[in-house]
Amino acid sequence: MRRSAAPSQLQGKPFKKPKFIPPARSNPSLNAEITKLDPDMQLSEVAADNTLLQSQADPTIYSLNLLPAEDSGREMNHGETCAVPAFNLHHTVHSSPEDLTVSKGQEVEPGSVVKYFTVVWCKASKKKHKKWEGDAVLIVNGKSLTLKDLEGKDIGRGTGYKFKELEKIEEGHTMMIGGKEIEIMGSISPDDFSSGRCFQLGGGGPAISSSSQAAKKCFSNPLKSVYKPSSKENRQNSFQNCKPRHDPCAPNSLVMPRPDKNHQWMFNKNCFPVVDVVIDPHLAYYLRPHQKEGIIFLYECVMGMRVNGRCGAILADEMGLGKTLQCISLLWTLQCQGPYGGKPIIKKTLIVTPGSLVNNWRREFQKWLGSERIKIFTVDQDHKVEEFIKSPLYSVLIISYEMLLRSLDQIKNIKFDLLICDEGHRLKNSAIKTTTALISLACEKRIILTGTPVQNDLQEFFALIDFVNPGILGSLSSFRKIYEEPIIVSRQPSASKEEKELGERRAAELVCFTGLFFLRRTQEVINKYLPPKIENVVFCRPGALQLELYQKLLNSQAVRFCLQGSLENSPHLICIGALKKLCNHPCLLFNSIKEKECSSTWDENEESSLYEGLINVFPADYNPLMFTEKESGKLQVLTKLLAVIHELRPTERVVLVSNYTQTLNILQEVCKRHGYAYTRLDGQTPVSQRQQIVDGFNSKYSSDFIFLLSSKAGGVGLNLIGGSHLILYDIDWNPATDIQAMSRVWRDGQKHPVHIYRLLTTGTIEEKIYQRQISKQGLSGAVVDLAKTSEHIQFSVEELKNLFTLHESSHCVTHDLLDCDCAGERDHTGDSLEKFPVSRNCQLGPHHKKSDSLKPLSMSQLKQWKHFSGDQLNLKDPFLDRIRENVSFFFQNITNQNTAALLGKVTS
Ligand SMILES: Nc1ncnc2c1ncn2[C@@H]1O[C@H](COP(=O)(O)OP(=O)(O)OP(=O)(O)O)[C@@H](O)[C@H]1O
Ligand SMILES: [Mg+2]
Repeated sequence: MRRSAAPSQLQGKPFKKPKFIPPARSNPSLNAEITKLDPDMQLSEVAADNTLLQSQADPTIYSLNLLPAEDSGREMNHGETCAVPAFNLHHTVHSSPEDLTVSKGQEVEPGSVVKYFTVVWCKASKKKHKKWEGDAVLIVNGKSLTLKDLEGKDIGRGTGYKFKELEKIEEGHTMMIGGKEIEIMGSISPDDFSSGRCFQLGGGGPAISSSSQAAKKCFSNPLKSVYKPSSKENRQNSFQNCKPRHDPCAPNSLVMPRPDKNHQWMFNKNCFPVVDVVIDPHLAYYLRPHQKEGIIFLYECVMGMRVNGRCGAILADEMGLGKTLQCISLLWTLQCQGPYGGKPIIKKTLIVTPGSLVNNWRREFQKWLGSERIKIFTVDQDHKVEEFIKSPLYSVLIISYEMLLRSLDQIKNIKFDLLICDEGHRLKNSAIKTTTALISLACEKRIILTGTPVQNDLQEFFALIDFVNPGILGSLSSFRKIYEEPIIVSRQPSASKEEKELGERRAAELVCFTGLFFLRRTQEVINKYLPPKIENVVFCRPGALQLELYQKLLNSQAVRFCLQGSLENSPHLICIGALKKLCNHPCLLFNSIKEKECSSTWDENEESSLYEGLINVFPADYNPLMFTEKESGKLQVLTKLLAVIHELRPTERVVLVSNYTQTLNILQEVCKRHGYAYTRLDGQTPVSQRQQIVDGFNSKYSSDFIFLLSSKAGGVGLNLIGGSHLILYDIDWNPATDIQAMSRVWRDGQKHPVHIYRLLTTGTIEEKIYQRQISKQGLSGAVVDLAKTSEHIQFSVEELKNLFTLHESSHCVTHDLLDCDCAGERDHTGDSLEKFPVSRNCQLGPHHKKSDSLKPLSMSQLKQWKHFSGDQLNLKDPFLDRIRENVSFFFQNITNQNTAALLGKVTS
């Protein structure tokens, strides 16, 4: 029987032995292109070249920060480099506990032989000349056969075969399985099966199945915008000017890697001399080492030097590492230089960013390049895209995601050579308009910048990868079967050893491959440039009115209804909202009750059963506008804290964060009452004014003492280094929101030691939310994501019972849960935090060692923080000492060991 037309084998030679072809290179169009360029050059050689490329470069550049789950006993020794595992030709193994063999439901027969084969299949028929319908993978396990298509789906099963028959299986052998006829094409190593590589052998695979335009045309020339065929004369002229723009031999010069022979052969068709691309020394002078590495990484990615013909990258450095400067350096370099004849690589760049950061980008351009070198255009109400189109002056267009949607038609008509999507984790949802709009742009050099972990959800991770390098991971359905499902199954407590190993291998493969164009570094790389950070969790005693109202709320009909068990139509979110308001200040609850009383739906409203009788707890003449600080434990602590900062550090400033506008109103009123100059940024602040407000606060001439910030409205990406004290007045379910806010002040450029205060009301729901943030339960959900709110959280009745319990007698419920031997009675100082592993919820599993400081810390880490009760006398920290009267418990941690010497200054 002859093989006629299995889809994945229509182009290129049919293979006998499977070869490792990473997803990007297994693409028929790539294969065709290479064949066209050099008939003698085989795809496998190109793949080998790419592997080489990978190992040549600086290993640290490949580090992906995909960290182990806390409970994982195993650590794969990935180290810094992540070389693609060598192809293993051993294809027959005896099953043993180590074998990575079967899918769920298949029993491994002791001592039996497990083999894997590539096959072609068609429906069983008596026709002499078969028309093969597709490629598949055959698993022979004992007497059982399983057939999987290249998307990983089971398409046939059979049992009861004779051992003798199965032993004879070899290339060319045909057999029947589950109503399908198959022909064996070759064998596969267990290694190739367990890593998932065998599924990438061409069919149904990358690029072909992706819907995007760019995916269909995946083998692109990263230099094509530059290489217009020139006349001989022009070329000769160019040859004469072929000098590096900056001296590559000057001390501290940063020179980009030269393209290798393969790259030159493919992209330097005009045979221009290869010229060093050198980062402008003006910029190189300021660059931190990790930024230099980052620029080289980005350069290699967009030049197609890492994965042939792919020009996308994701720079996922933690917040504050200077992703903006790295991009500006890249853009400025590519706009002026190139490796072939020195010709520039790009002409126009599009930067898409959240509205509040449009002007931040402008400022950063100005800060690093001044106003003369490069002309940038920012789109706002008064400056439309038309202006950019008409003027030849501008090479960079900066626009918000919202404006992009409105001006999409015009933007599509502009030829951009580089696209940068800042805070690009929003593109993780490929169905939203913003993503489809950006996908529709023809630009192939795409960079996503994000400081938020994106590996926690593999489908979202897939969407981001697919955006920058369309089709590189195949179709979503095959990705799910081959990577996501085994990886998730392997993380379940019930997973078998085989499932665990299979999941780990697939994750390793994915990390390894995506590491070619995904880079994440952690805060630690800039710690040494930053002052110390003193983080405090402050447990504030609730006021008497708060306690009475809290008890009453917990005894309400609405709360009791929530605890009855039926969570459908349960008003638990309303109950949680009311308790959170009460923790911030009773007057907020008072306002809600009054508002509801006035509404026409008061009687039928669930809130009426929650608020019943509450108003009587307030004094008869209660006026929310005349609220007092004493009524709220946290507000009392806050006012004392502001006073002590003002007194002891008169030149320093405070960023005061809440997620609620109404709470910010109260805090603003406190500022007024105490005569503190303040400025405010929340959801209502017009985008055009935001940068001005930020700049004003950061300026050394600013008279503002306090920056009132709604973190949800505009915290992402902001630099608020004018402030060195940050107070989180309320807690969010989502740790990412709080971490984003905290990262605003402890960043490059900060001159003072940074003090962070997280205020929590002792024994209340705020403590529970905090525990949820730091406990495993909090980590296992998809909460580490800015888009997730409490509406996305599923609660069990047990959890609700816990949430709706007040612990009046405890100094700190969180400490009670830590199982700590100090019993909260003494100044307990644990070992250095850095010694303890950080818990992770990355779906990719235990493959990387570096910690990720953006993740909320775990309970066990918290235990290592210094902690003490508020009753303790003589606190060394003068700020804490002043507030301790209203505080039942403190946790404190000081980060940045290398600058801890300054601590004397901090606490003296
Ligand atoms: N090499 C450097 N030297 C001095 N300051 C720097 C350097 N690199 C960056 N900065 C400054 O550090 C601050 C943070 O940089 P940037 O806003 O680019 O961070 P980011 O990585 O984008 O963080 P986020 O994820 O929060 O947006 C900026 O004020 C920037 O100008
Ligand atoms: Mg940024």
